[in-house]
Amino acid sequence: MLAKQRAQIDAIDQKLVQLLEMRLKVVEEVAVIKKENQLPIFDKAREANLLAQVALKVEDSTYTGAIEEIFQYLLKVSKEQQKASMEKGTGL
Ligand SMILES: O=C(O)C(=O)C[C@]1(C(=O)O)C=C[C@@H](O)C=C1
Repeated sequence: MLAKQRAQIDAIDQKLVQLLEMRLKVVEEVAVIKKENQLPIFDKAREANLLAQVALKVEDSTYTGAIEEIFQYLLKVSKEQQKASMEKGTGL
């Protein structure tokens, strides 16, 4: 009954995982640069701009709120990841 849709979800999730891994790797590069230059992890202006750009990219406005929420959570996790990677201090 749900097999087709679940197969679609699994295929999408696989792509999402790849993209999230790619994003987290870049975010860790940012953490290294921020640490070297003693910059704060949180950049309020960048986040506001990123969220505004994301909202503009959503094609079906039904999903704008949900996608914004996901990106807000992504930014939260991103900052936690940067903090953890800075504390570990392994660099790249
Ligand atoms: O662009 C930055 O300065 C980042 O640190 C990356 C990132 C993000 O995940 O997109 C994370 C934290 C900042 O508050 C803003 C953006």
